Parts: sequence; structure tokens; C-alpha cells
Amino acid sequence: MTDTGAKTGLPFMKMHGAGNDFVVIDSRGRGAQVTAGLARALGDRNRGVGFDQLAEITDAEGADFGLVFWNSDGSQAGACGNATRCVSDHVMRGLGADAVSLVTARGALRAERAADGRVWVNMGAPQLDWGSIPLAREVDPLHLPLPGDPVGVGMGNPHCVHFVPDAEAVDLATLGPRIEHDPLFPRRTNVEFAALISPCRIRMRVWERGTGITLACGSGACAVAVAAHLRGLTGPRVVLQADGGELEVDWRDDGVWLTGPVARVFDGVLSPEYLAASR
Ligand SMILES: N[C@H](CCC[C@H](N)C(=O)O)C(=O)O
Repeated sequence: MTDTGAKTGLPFMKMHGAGNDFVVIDSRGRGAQVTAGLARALGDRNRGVGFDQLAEITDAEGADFGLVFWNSDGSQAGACGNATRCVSDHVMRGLGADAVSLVTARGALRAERAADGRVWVNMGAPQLDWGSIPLAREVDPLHLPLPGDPVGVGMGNPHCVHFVPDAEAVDLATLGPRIEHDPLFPRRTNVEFAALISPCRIRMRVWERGTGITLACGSGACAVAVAAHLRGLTGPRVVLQADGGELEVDWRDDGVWLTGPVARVFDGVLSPEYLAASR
């Protein structure tokens, strides 16, 4: 019988990458455990555990593992760079390896441990055509027809990147949800505000679709780096200074590589009563 945690509860890990925080549930060998209802309940920072994303590790054919991502509003996300890095670190430790292959909604990805302990993931090529981002109609993603002349970038999930002189001066809590729900984005969007510090350093702040303001966003960092390079502001390699720490992005021929710190904070067990009430 599949273990659903009804008797013994459901183990989880709490992790973060540059303050972008995650609950991770390992469902390998027992089938999917997470529902939209459980994601919403667990995402509540008062009545659950609290997270920016919930990542569920699954079995995957032809790869070391699979990953499914949930936002705290119960919606799914096609990509999550920082959770991918955190979970890859955990799986590499288990395997005693310095590289792993994984599968997400985006397709096959690869992650590697760097000599300094940070974890790289190749997030794949950016999606730069309006249909794949996706946008509601055929417009130029490099100059979206919205206030502030933002750039649209898909990294397996949609991003709307604004370049501003001063990221601190942006009213993210007001603008973020307004742009997230703009009709130009049929699946809503993640929203970034970025200020150029130098040709290899950018200050960024992010409003995440389905979650709100977060301290960092890996796919968002990739989207900002891609947008900045396409606009001729930076080279292909850039450091992104998020609220919770630094991420580094290197846009190479084989994809957009993202690295940064990873941390496993604690392990816990969701009680059977909580699971019964939340699923
Ligand atoms: N924190 C994540 C991105 C979450 C994106 C999610 N909010 C979406 O709906 O696309 C990251 O490190 O890439």
C-alpha cells in the first residue's frame, strides 16, 4: 500500500537559497503526496510551515529525480531555480555525487556542485518568443507594451523585467500584483525590478506570481540577466544582488546557468491530523 502519511505523518525538509525558502517533500517510491489544498495550508506562515515554494521530489525515468513546484496560493510553477539548486544539493549528498540530472515541467536539467560549495543548475535556454513565454498576443518581448518598457522572458515560467534607476524606490507591493494580473499575461507573471550597478552587477527585487515579495528568485535572476544582456546593458555573466543574497547567472551556449548558496535548515514531520485536515 502507498504510504500517504495517514498513520505516521509526512516528513519534510525546510531549505532556502539566498532567503528564497522552501518546504521539500520527498515522494520518491510512494507516488505524489502534495495537493493544491496541502500546498495552500502548508504555505500559511501562521497555520502551516510557510514557504515561497513547495517542491515535491518525484521518481523520474532517465534522470536521478523529478521536481514539481507549488506556490503558496496552491498554483503550480513550471520552474524554480533556487529550489532546484537546494534539492539537487540534497540528492547529490545522498548519492555521493557532484552532479545530478533531473526533470521538471520544463524538461531535463542538470545541476552541479561548484568547488566553493555553491550549486549550479542549467535552467535551459530562455524562451524569447511571445507564444512560449507566454503572452496573450504577438508583441515584441524585448519591449512589452506596458508602462516602463519591460522585457518579457520565459525560463519555464513567465517573467516581466523592468529596468529602473533605483530598485529601492519601487512600490513593489502595489505594482507587483497589478503587473502579475495584467491581461498581457494569460498565466499571470513573475515581476522583477532591476537597477544596473555595473556591467556585471545588478540590484534586483522581485514579486513572485502566486507568492508575493520574496527575498530572491532564481528563475527571476536568470530572466533579469537575459533581459539585461539582450538590452546591451551587461555581458553574459552577471551577479544579481537580491534582498536575501547574491545569485550569479552565466548565459552560455548550452543554457542559462544559475548559482548561489543553498541551506537545509531543519527536518520535520507533518502530523497525520494536520494532513487529514489539509489535503
Ligand atoms: N523562486 C523561484 C521561482 C518561483 C516562480 C513562481 N512564483 C512562478 O509561479 O513561476 C525560483 O527560484 O526560480
